Amino acid sequence: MEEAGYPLLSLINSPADLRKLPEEKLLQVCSELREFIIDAVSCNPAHFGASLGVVELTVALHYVLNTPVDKLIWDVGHQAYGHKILTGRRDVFHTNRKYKGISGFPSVAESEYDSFGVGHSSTSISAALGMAVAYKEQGITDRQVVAVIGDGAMTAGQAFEGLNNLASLQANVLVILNDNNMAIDPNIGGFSDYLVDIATSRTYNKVRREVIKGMGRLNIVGPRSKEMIVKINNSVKNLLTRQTNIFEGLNIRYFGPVDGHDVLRLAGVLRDMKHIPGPKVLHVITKKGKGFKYAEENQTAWHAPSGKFDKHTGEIIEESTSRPRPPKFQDVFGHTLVELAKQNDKIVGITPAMPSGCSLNIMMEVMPARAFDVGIAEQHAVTFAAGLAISGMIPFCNIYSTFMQRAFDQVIHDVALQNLNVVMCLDRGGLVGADGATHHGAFDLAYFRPIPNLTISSPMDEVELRNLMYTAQLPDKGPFVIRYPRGIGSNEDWRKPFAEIEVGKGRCLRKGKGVALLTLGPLGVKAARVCDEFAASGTELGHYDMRFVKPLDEELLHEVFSSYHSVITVEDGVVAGGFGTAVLEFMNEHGYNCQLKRMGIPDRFVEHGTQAELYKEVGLDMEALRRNISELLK
Ligand SMILES: Cc1ncc(C[n+]2csc(CCOP(=O)(O)OP(=O)(O)O)c2C)c(N)n1
Ligand SMILES: CC(=O)[C@@H](O)[C@H](O)COP(=O)(O)O
Ligand SMILES: [Mg+2]
Repeated sequence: MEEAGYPLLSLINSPADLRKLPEEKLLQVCSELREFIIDAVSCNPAHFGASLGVVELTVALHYVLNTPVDKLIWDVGHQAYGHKILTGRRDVFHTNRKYKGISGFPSVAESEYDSFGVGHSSTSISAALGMAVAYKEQGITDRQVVAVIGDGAMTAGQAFEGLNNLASLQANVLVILNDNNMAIDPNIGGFSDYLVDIATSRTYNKVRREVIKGMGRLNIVGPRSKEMIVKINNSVKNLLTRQTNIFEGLNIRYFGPVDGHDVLRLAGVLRDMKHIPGPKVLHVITKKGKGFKYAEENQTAWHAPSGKFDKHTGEIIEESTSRPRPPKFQDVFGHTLVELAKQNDKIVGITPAMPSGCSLNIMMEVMPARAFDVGIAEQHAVTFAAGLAISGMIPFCNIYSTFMQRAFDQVIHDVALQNLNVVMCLDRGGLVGADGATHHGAFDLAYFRPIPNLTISSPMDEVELRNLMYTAQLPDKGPFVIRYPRGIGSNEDWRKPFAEIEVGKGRCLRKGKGVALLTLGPLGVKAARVCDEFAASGTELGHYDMRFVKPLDEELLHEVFSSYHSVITVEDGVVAGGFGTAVLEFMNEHGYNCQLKRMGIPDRFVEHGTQAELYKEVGLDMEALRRNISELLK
């Protein structure tokens, strides 16, 4: 990218440089920053619309606050590209989300300006409150703590828990509610409606008009009338906001709504607010995708465009492939759920704010009354599903593996303990790629395995996904986890007739001698290819697609441990406590004396990159399989 295209931005290497500029220059900074983000994301696909929407807010915040002494916490962090670019990372921004490059989210390891690590939503108010209280305890009084939270993130329970505690502690925290009336998909729910309501101030404006009209009729508008109207007006406003504004009702001062694209106004308001102690909310209205026509018009698609794009036409530049590609796992889920729901009217679908991400939008389109987007509310989604199941429905609750971490207790307490037939589809199992450490679905197999009553499965391909979904909705199946990865599978011909899979039964893909591979999930496809290679050079390996972590197919395991001297387990989850560990426990318990090699994600956080780069890094690629097999064959 040409620095020449950003004459002013290229002079800003830290917020201190920004603060030296006269205020009127902020308009140019915003315009160049927006252009820079568009240029960068057009050739390095990433999150997009959210950062464009907060360009002015970002500039105003860094202009007015004394960052990094003052603390700025971006909720989720997918909107923080402008923040990164202004805080010394402009020159490396082309490495955003790339292997060994900078992270797509704020990260304390990356910059002193990133006050708190984020990626999962709705943590900012709690973190800001913790910081403000810590400073107070330590007698530090000269520091502003600011949380920027979106209207979508505001729908989550944790955001309300933070507000509730903020109200009682009356700490010095500014919460900026960045309201663009969108999550990834349209933001829904009572709170979202409420924000629209206070942003347009229907009630307040109506009463205000009535009062002024009434005063005219009573002829009280005389000398000093202007002053009096203002006074009455203010007291009506106070009364109404106190009664109708949720934040004021909590004893948190509410300011706004203000135009989030007026950088000069924002800077002025923020400057004033610095002098107001205690908890306060500034309600800022922005447009997601602001300044890029295509993103403004189709905000969901441009939340994170699916590829590089032409910034003039908005056209996504697709990678050319010579042969048809298999579908994404998420789409197989979406279409299959509709097929099943047509056959079984008890089936409903649930997503916590990821309808297009998990493809529940397919069902929402075809049978809207039976598909629920419940907002960013994973805990609620699971207990809501439990309520549906206990009352006779069969909910398919689809949650990204990483976000399901939030609902661990609900799975135990509300679903498993009551042995309810909730089907929990965990999308994005395994390493997800560019989102990195906050988003990998690495822990699910290990964190679910100790929970009684759960069936835990992972399909090797799309056909198995369909058949597991079919099986899970059959009578008396109890809580059923089906966990699958981000991206495309291996099977173009996936729309096969449904077949029940016996719970806890794996399948033998090939018999061999010496070494057997036990795979769980999609890595089985790579393992099958490696087995073909060995077979081509005369070595027959055993390969078993185990399908279930729980219950384990003990019959098959007895057969394997009595037939091979070495066994390799392969999974795209953490080794500690996962599938391989379950097999190890089985082997020890039954006194088998085989060599066992467990391949999985190691005990450390894995960063970002392409899925291929990351699987190679952690030793879960075909090369690592070949190496381990050869070692054991010696
Ligand atoms: C716990 C959790 N659930 C889901 C997500 C996925 N997610 C990322 S951004 C987003 C929408 C956030 O909406 P909002 O806070 O309004 O930000 P905007 O994109 O509109 O700026 C969602 C659902 C997440 N990051 N964390
Ligand atoms: C910021 C966030 O949490 C989401 O936007 C996430 O990056 C979506 O991931 P997928 O691209 O896998 O749907
Ligand atoms: Mg939003």
